[in-house]
Amino acid sequence: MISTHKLYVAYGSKNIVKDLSISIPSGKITVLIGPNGSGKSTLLKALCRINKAKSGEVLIDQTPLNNYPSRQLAQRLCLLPQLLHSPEGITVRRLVEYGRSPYISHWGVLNKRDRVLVDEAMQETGVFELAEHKVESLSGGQRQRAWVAMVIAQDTEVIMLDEPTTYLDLSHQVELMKLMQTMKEKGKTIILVLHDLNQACRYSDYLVVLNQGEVVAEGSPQEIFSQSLLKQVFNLDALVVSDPVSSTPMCVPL
Ligand SMILES: Nc1ncnc2c1ncn2[C@@H]1O[C@H](COP(=O)(O)OP(=O)(O)OP(=O)(O)O)[C@@H](O)[C@H]1O
Repeated sequence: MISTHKLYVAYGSKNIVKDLSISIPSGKITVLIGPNGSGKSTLLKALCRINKAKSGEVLIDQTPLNNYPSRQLAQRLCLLPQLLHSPEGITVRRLVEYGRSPYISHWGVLNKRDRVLVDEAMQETGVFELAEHKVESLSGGQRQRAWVAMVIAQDTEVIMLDEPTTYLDLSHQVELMKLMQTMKEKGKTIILVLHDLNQACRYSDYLVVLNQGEVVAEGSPQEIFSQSLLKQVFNLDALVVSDPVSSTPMCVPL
């Protein structure tokens, strides 16, 4: 289980994440929501040690993140950040193969299992047909799915994706969220940043609402998602109704 204890993360002298103590439920989908600049990406990066804690700590199974050697950490969790740059000329297959690098001793030497996982990841994300295409030749949505395939191929217990649906059309957004549900059924812990509040409510088991670097609410969408929360956090006047398909809370701006 991944958790934080009185975590502070700062850029320079400015505290971005403040006094944050949360426990992310294992084997579930947790979604971080909050206004622009509320610290969601900063927190995700702290959960995988890209950002260092100023004080407090991040723990995996009660062990401080700092105690894990990098390679071991990369076998347990991975993050797909918002901004992605692939090396020029790289094919989709090669990109997805990078996901296996924490497991192989010499880069480039993949065993049979590595190759199976790479093929499966490309199939699950719908980019198998594009395997030999160059990443830079793909559309934004195809590229995004190729990166997600790399993350799936890494086969970690914890998968973190920062705004993964941004470049995807609605049908591919739904497919990606269903893929996350499949990953959950395989026992993975999923942590996502999403801006679409209705998607967040529909697919999350656990919601964490951030505002100005602090947690203002956490729990299941049914427990915490309300008209007053939307007003308080997003300054949004909206009705909260029941999603006619999933019966989860759904926000309808006024
Ligand atoms: N590398 C950086 N150096 C300095 N300040 C940063 C850096 N990255 C982010 N910030 C600042 O930290 C604050 C939180 O940013 P962060 O990206 O974590 O927010 P967010 O909730 O993910 O926002 P968004 O929804 O817009 O993606 C913002 O004020 C941002 O300007």
